[in-house]
This record gives sequence, C-alpha cells and structure tokens, in this order.
Amino acid sequence: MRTRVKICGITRLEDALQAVEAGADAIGFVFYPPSPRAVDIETAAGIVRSLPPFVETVGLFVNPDPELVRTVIEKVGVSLLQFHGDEPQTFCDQFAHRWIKAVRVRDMDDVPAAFREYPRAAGLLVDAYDPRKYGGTGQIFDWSLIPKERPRPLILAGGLNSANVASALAAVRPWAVDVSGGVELDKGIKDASRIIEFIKEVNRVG
Ligand SMILES: O=C(O)c1ccccc1NCC(=O)[C@H](O)[C@H](O)COP(=O)(O)O
Repeated sequence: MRTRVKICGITRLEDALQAVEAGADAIGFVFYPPSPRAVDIETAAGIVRSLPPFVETVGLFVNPDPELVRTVIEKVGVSLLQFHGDEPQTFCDQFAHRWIKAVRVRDMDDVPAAFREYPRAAGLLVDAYDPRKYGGTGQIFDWSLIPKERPRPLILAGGLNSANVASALAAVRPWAVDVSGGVELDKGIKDASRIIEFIKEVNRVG
C-alpha cells in the first residue's frame, strides 16, 4: 500500500497547488494563532476553493473554542479536523465531522493509551514531544516507542525531511507521513523543490 503524504502549515495558494502537483494527498491549515504558520479563515477558504477534487484538506486546532472549529467547517470547508492539543474525545467528537488526534510521544505507553482514549478518531498522528510547543517542532523522536500493533491508521510526524523519511518509513511503516518544517524555506513558506524531493522519496520507498 502506498504511504500517504500530508503537507502541513500551508498559508499560500501557490504552495498548496505545488504540493498537490507533486502528489500530496492532504494539505493542512493551522488555525492556532500563536503558531508562526497560522492562517486566517478567508485565506484558507480561498485556497480550498482553488484545489482540484480528491485532495484531503485538514484544519488543525490546539485546544480551540468550539465556535472556531464550527466556523472553519462552515467557511473553509475542510474535509478533516486535526486536534493537536489536550482535547478529550468528547470534545473532538462534537462536530459531526471526521477527525484525527495528535499525540506527542514520550514513552512506550503513549500510543496504545491514545488508541484506547480516542476510539472514534479516524487515525492517530504521532509527533515529537516538546514541553514548549504543541507541534511543528522540527524534531524527530524515538520511533521505537511506536508499537507495531495499531487498531487504526497511524500518521507519522515530527522532524521529517527528504533525508530521513526513508529510515522513518522502514522503522515505523505508517499509513501516512506529515511534514511541515522539512519542506519549508521559512515558517509557513514552503519550498517546491523540497516538497518534490520529499514526496519522491516517500514514493521510492513505498
Ligand atoms: O506547525 C505548527 O506551527 C504547529 C503548531 C502547533 C501545533 C501543531 C503544529 N503543527 C502540526 C503539524 O501537523 C506538523 O506538520 C507536525 O507537527 C510536524 O511538524 P514538523 O516537525 O515541522 O515537520
């Protein structure tokens, strides 16, 4: 099975179109104002409306006000929600919309515990733990902490780039990979050649 690719932290139409052209399956928008990759609703809506069909569009939130999530669903039209904070399952499940949950991995039980805690999540995104940041850290973590046993799809994130993604795929065998900093020129500004190299490398390994 081909490994899916999500390019996260999109703030510009040209980056979204280049990601799709390069073969990205999903693009992510950060609706978390403290992030240097935060995007406003009007910009994200304009990007989503310009995309071809069959591209997953992901709205990322960190401990959001539910009203913000509803506004993003209604005005941007994202196809999937990503909760990247401390949201419990009851919170994530209130929007009648498909969602995934991010877990920042520090020890062996974090992933099994999250699969138990979020049985209604469409998948689990595993990311590096940093006490100062919820995500977009640019750091890899110890992939041996991810169990082989997974009841639902697992998405690997955290410090991935074209130089390390082959080892990551060999070690983890995830359903999908998620990258942000590894394909950027600057925060929120993607680099077409890095996106192309990254996706080429994922497809080479499979
Ligand atoms: O990207 C951010 O700034 C961000 C801020 C707060 C929570 C999540 C955030 N990004 C989440 C993502 O999905 C990133 O793609 C993921 O953390 C990996 O980022 P990177 O290590 O830079 O590839």
